[in-house]
Amino acid sequence: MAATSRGTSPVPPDVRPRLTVLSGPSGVGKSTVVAHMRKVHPEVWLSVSATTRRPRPGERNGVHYFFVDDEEFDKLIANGELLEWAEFAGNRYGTPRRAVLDRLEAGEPVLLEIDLQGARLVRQSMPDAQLVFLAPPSWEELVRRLTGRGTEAPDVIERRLGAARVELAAEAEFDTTLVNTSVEDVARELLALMLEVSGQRADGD
Ligand SMILES: Nc1nc2c(ncn2[C@@H]2O[C@H](COP(=O)(O)OP(=O)(O)O)[C@@H](O)[C@H]2O)c(=O)[nH]1
Ligand SMILES: Nc1ncnc2c1ncn2[C@@H]1O[C@H](COP(=O)(O)OP(=O)(O)O)[C@@H](O)[C@H]1O
Repeated sequence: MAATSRGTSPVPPDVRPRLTVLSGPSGVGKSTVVAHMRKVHPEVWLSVSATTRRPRPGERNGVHYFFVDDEEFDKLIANGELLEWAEFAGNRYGTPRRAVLDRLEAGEPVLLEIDLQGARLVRQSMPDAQLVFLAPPSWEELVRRLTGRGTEAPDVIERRLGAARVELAAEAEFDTTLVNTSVEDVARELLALMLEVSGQRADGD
């Protein structure tokens, strides 16, 4: 008998969707790819991290990050509310656990955009997770992007470039590498990877 679907998940019940983690050096274009994904595929659920970093112009609380102070971040850790967290360039960042698990349990693909330390922690706690490394076309282009963004002071850029060198060396730990030459291409490939591990199929853009 043909089944009529009414509010049922598009994922077959025997396929548990896997979490996808996008990581890569600062300035490679992770936020840009995620922003593009948000615009072109608003149906894709993106985890919103908590951070102690100050908002940049245009960043909205609850959309790009949950901006919290040190005390609030301490509480999130103490209450076990973070799936993982890490300190990056002098600020703390963490993934709210409940929202991610709820989405996965509901059968939806989930994307985390987090740093290398966070990606390693997710791999430990959720070995099923798919780790995607976003690589720059070249080191020179990475320096250009990080400097050109104009959101950080020179000493912060130096710190981030130092971290980027270490992060680039970790590419082999990831399941897949996407080279960020074109934001549109990366977003499309990323979505296809996400749907693949969720038992869904990408039907083009
Ligand atoms: N471990 C971890 N890293 C995060 C989280 N949210 C963001 N990050 C990472 O923190 C780093 C700094 O992020 P941000 O200050 O927004 O700068 P940008 O990504 O370089 O523009 C990036 O590598 C992000 O991927 C999180 O919840 N956990
Ligand atoms: N494919 C691309 N080609 C050219 N510039 C890019 C590309 N992707 C991102 N950028 C630029 O590089 C800079 C850093 O990107 P951003 O998304 O902030 O990086 P990240 O989140 O990885 O630190 C931004 O100025 C952004 O506009």
